[in-house]
Amino acid sequence: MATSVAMASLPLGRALTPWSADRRLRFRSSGIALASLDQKTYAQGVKISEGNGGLPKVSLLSPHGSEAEIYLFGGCITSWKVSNGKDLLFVRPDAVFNGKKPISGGIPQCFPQFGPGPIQQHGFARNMSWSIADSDNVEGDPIITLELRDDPYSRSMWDFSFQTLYKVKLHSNSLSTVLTVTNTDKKPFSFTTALHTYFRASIAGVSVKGLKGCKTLNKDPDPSNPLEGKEEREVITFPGFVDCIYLDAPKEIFVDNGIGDVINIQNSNWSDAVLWNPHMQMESCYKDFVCVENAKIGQVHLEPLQSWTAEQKIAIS
Ligand SMILES: O=P(O)(O)OC[C@H]1O[C@H](O)[C@H](O)[C@@H](O)[C@@H]1O
Repeated sequence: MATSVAMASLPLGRALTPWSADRRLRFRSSGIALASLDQKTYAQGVKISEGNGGLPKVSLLSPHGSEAEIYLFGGCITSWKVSNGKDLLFVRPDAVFNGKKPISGGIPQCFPQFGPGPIQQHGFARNMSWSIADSDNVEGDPIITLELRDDPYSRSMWDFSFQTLYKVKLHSNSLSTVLTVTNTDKKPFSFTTALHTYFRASIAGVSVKGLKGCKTLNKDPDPSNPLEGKEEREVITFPGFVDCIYLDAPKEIFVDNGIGDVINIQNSNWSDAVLWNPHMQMESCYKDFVCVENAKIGQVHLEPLQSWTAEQKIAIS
C-alpha cells in the first residue's frame, strides 16, 4: 500500500475529480430519493440499492467474488465478504437502520472526536448521511468515494467547515480505505478520529499480535481517566472486558478471529489502535466479535486549507 502523507495543503476542490465536482450527489436526510441514485451511472462493480430500513447502500462487487457493502448513513462499511462468501465484519444484533442512530457494527466512523469528550461519543460522522463523490474501477477493483461536509447539525456541535472524503476500494482478498479530512474553514480546527472496526469472531479464540511494547491507555475501569501502561504481551487475548488504547501502534497488526482467519491490518498514518470487547456488558453478542480499531487519539491540528490523510488495508492471506 502507499505510505503517504502526513499532512498536506490542498487547494479546495482539488481533492474531488471533475466528475464528482460536476455530479456530486447529496443525500443529507434519511429520507433519501433512491430513484435519483438509481438513475446515475456508476463504475463497473459499483451498485446502489435500498438496504435495511430503506437506507441507501453501495455494493462493491469484485470479479474475484469478494463483496463489500457501505451505507451512506454514517459512511459505514457493514459487510466485507471474501470470495468464499464469509463475512469478516460483524454487525451487532441490536444495530438499528433508521437513519437516526449510528449503525452499530461494521466499520463505523468516529469523527471529529473519538471520545470521551465534549461532543457525543465518537462524534457525529457516524450519525450523518454521506454523499457519493465519485466511483471508479481500477483493473477490476471497484472503488467508491464518499463525502461528508458540515451542515447545521454538525455546526450545532462543532462549529467548523470541513470536508471528509472516504475512498473505499475492494480487491480480491482485501479492502482498503483512505480517509482525508480537509479544513474548509477560515479558522484552524483540531479533531480526533477512528475507524471502529467490528470483526466477526469467536472471542474465546481471538488473539491480536503486533502491539507488544506500545504505550497503553487502559479505559477500564474509568474511560475518562485511562490508566497509563505498557503492553508486555506478544499475544493479546480477550478473557474478559477489554477497552484499551495503544499509542504509536505499528503499521501492521494481526488478528486471529478464532473462526479460521488471520486478518492483517496495515495502516499509514493511523498512529494508534484500540481494542474493545464489552464482555458481559453485551451478553447476547460479545462472544461473536472483537473491535480492533485504527485510531488517531492525539489531536490533529489543521490550519485552513490543510488536509490530513490516513490509509487502512484489511486483508486475509
Ligand atoms: O457503543 P459505542 O458508542 O459504539 O462505543 C463502543 C466502544 O467503542 C470504543 O472501543 C471505546 O474505546 C469504548 O469506550 C466504547 O465503549
